[in-house]
Amino acid sequence: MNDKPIVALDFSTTKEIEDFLLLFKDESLYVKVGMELYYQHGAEIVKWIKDLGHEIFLDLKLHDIPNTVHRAMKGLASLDIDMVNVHAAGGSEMMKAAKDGLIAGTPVGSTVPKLIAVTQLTSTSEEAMQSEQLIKVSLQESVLHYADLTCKSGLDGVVCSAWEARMIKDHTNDDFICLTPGIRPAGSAVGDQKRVATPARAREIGSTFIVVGRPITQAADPVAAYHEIKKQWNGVE
Ligand SMILES: O=C(O)c1cc(=O)[nH]c(=O)n1[C@@H]1O[C@H](COP(=O)(O)O)[C@@H](O)[C@H]1O
Repeated sequence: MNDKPIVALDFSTTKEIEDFLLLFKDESLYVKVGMELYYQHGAEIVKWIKDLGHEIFLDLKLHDIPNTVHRAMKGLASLDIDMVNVHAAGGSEMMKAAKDGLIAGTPVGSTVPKLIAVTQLTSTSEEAMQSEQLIKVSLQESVLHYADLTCKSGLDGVVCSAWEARMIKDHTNDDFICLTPGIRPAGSAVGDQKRVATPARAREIGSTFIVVGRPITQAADPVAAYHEIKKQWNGVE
């Protein structure tokens, strides 16, 4: 497991990002740049955060025809990001195209970013999956199916809820990344998430990375909240 919780930088202005990262000027973070930020500030904000010394998971959840995803990934690979994702529902051919695009776009001598695929979003309940996506198996079966497809397509891991991490690792291998959002310390607001777990529970079940947004970014003291969550995630009493 990675000892740093990934902080979801779900902000829309560069001022908010600057103010937030200034609070952490003495430590290097692993942050997630998602759609909200990237669609407004693009490659420039990625480069700026990287230059501050932070690792970046670029969460754009690509889902399109293989050729388009291949070309998009080729471009994203030049941004010096550490990890990026697609939707497993895009299929095996799309996932392989994403991987090939990343490899093709990574500058010689640089490391190819890790590529993971979303199984079922942590905001999706079993009931919604069955009635809206017309998937008639259980949520666990659907997640496991997508994890299996992702592994066979040659990707590095999946996005899932903490509750599915052990089952996925047992079915694939221990090095297969299970990145788990939907993390909520005891007592914090669940919001739109449906499949949530505490940082400690996520570690016990087998998450490789946890992603935490609002419990840190909306906290009265984000630095204290980050360190408390990091302690719980690392099993430090
Ligand atoms: O790919 C993701 O990062 C992701 C997948 C998923 O299934 N669920 C999920 O919440 N996320 C992201 O993880 C973050 C969770 O934020 P909080 O709910 O505020 O902790 C958000 O930025 C989501 O976009």
